[in-house]
Amino acid sequence: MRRSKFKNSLSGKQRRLSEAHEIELLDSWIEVMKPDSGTNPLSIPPPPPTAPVGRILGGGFSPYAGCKLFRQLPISQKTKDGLAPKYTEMSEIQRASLPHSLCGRDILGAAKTGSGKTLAFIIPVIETLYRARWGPEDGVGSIIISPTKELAGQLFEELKTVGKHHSLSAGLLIGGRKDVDEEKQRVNSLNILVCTPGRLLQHMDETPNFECSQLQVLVLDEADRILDAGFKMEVDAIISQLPKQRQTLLFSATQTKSVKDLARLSLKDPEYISVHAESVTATPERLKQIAMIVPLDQKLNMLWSFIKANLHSKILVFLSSCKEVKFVYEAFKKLRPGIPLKCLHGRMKQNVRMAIYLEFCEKTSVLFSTDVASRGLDFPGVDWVVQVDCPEDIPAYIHRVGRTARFTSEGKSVLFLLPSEKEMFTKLQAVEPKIPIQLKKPKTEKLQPISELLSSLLVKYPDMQHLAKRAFVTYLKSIHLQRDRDVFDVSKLPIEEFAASLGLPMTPKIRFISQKQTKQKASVETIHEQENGTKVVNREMQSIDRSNMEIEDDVLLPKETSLIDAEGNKPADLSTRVLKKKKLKINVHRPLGTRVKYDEEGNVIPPLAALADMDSGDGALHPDKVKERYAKLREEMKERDKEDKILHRERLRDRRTKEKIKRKRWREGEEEVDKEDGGSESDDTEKGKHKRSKIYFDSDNDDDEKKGKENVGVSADSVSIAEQEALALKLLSSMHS
Ligand SMILES: Nc1ncnc2c1ncn2[C@@H]1O[C@H](COP(=O)(O)OP(=O)(O)OP(=O)(O)O)[C@@H](O)[C@H]1O
Repeated sequence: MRRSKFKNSLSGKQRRLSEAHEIELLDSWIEVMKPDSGTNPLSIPPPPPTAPVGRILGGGFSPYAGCKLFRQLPISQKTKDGLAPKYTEMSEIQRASLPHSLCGRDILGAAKTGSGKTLAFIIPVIETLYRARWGPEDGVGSIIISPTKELAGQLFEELKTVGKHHSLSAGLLIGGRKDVDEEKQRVNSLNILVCTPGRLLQHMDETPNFECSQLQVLVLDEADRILDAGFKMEVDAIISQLPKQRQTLLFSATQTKSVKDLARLSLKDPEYISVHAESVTATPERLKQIAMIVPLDQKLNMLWSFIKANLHSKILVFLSSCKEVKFVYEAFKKLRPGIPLKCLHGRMKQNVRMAIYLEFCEKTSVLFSTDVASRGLDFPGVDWVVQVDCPEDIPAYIHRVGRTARFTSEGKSVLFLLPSEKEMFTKLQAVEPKIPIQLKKPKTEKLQPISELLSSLLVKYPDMQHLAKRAFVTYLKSIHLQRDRDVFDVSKLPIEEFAASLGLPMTPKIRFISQKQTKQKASVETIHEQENGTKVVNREMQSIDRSNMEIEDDVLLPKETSLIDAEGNKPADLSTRVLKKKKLKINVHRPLGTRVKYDEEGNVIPPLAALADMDSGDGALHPDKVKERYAKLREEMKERDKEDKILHRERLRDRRTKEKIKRKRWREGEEEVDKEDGGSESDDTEKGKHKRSKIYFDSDNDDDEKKGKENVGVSADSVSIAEQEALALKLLSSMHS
């Protein structure tokens, strides 16, 4: 079976990309021939006569530093055959890194987007295992980790192409695939794993006998992303299960130089190869980049007009959240711009994601996407990258625009910036090496407004209204959560206009914005109160109420209005009210059994209120009082602990004594039965009855002494039985009567 699948993969050389998304694990076997007879895989050919021997961009020496063509490299004929005819001449990063990586050195490779970093790690992976004569029985020899499933799929395809003449096996392990159990059975015999961190860890945790103790090469593509906080837990867990003796290759267009990151990977004398460090620009040279200031409420109009003006271009549009992607895709699809539309985001099913990725590779269309498509993906022939929402930082910008102008092709990108995000433009211009981006004025006369069309869509399709609301909220939330406060400030956004631009009849409620504004203004108010007096405070308070009422009407603030009387008398201090809300919040989560205390007015007193330093006026906790309180609590706990222990010991002793007596009585009962064994059958039954009753009643006579106990016990039992029988008879007769 494996053979036939393998034959399929051979013919897969001519297979179209669209078929490739049906990557089944069995298809993933790269198994072609045994190594050529007469070829010693361990021998490295001598360097070509033209190649100067010496040092290249990294620190180490390599005799192959001057090679320009793949065929000049000391690699197997099988790999050369896999590379030809598509790849003949090496790119800069390949020329600079391959001589080192083929010598087994650790590499930290940095080169612009689309410059051919994939081959720079795929070739050494294949060659290392080939030279070591790696076979199925040797297990996992190399792991290539990618941050996204699509990128892992793409790397896997490239690996299949270059390694198709080798007898190595490889598997694609990504989340969202249903055949985990099948994977578990096969993963141990795979030589190369291309995977996402989550799925790899899943196998490490769940697959019996899965081990990577023989690992030779570890590759992190988009290394800075994989090493950042988002994957920290998974990556640390993975690394802890890998042998330290291995080659590690890290590649990215925005490489990490963080010592901390590198220490996590235990790199050994890594070669830092940054081929474009001396370059004038940080982005591809054939990429034209512009930025435009577009108000939030005009973004969709601008995007629509842009698409309408570029109906023959392949366009990749970046938005910040899945919900936005969904809404814009659904709305634009209904408005029919005259070009096929697609969408890609992390909430889609894996097979759909892969199909869309492959379709966009093939067809001229518009793809609306989140940052899931921002790194590594090699869509051929993208004409435009449109960043409707501002990227979170400069590396994110570089990777997004890098989806166009790949390798030797050209491309254009446009970035929409809100007036409040202009700082991002300054930052982009300030980086070294430069990002040649120009600020251009949008041609407003060509703008096609679609807000009204969207409004009628929302009326016609009620589901769309929900989508629009979610898009609205998630966009604002994404801005609210951004780390770079110089660029992103949710309070500067024209929220009502934005809601209207999505076609929403009313501005949805946004709790987190209201709370943020309350907090900000509350602090302003306190300052004014101290510096300027009561009247200023009142005016400020009224303005808070109005501004927040405009945003939403159900959160906290309407209550504030009622606190300001008609004459404008000073209301209760806002900070006190905020504190009251906090108090309530604390009590909601209090542990069961905690006593709630109230003050004279019926307000809940927080548990630590008694410890507050009232003299200072700020309600801060008094450290000495807190210490004292905790010391007292500890003492109390110790006391209770002692009492509990004594009680527990007593109970245990009681139970043991009872059990002992029970056992003893049981033994005695048995002995009696043995003695009386010679009697008639009827007697026996009677005695048996007696014995059972005895055991039952005896348990109450715990304090009886040895001999006397026996007699007393028997007589007591006899009386009890007689009494019981009398009682039963009485009961029966009363029932009959
Ligand atoms: N030596 C080469 N000759 C011709 N084409 C090449 C060569 N190396 C790579 N390519 C092509 O260049 C394109 C970009 O390569 P690749 O995806 O490896 O870039 P990258 O540097 O990894 O980009 P990114 O930083 O976006 O991940 C691919 O289509 C690949 O086939």
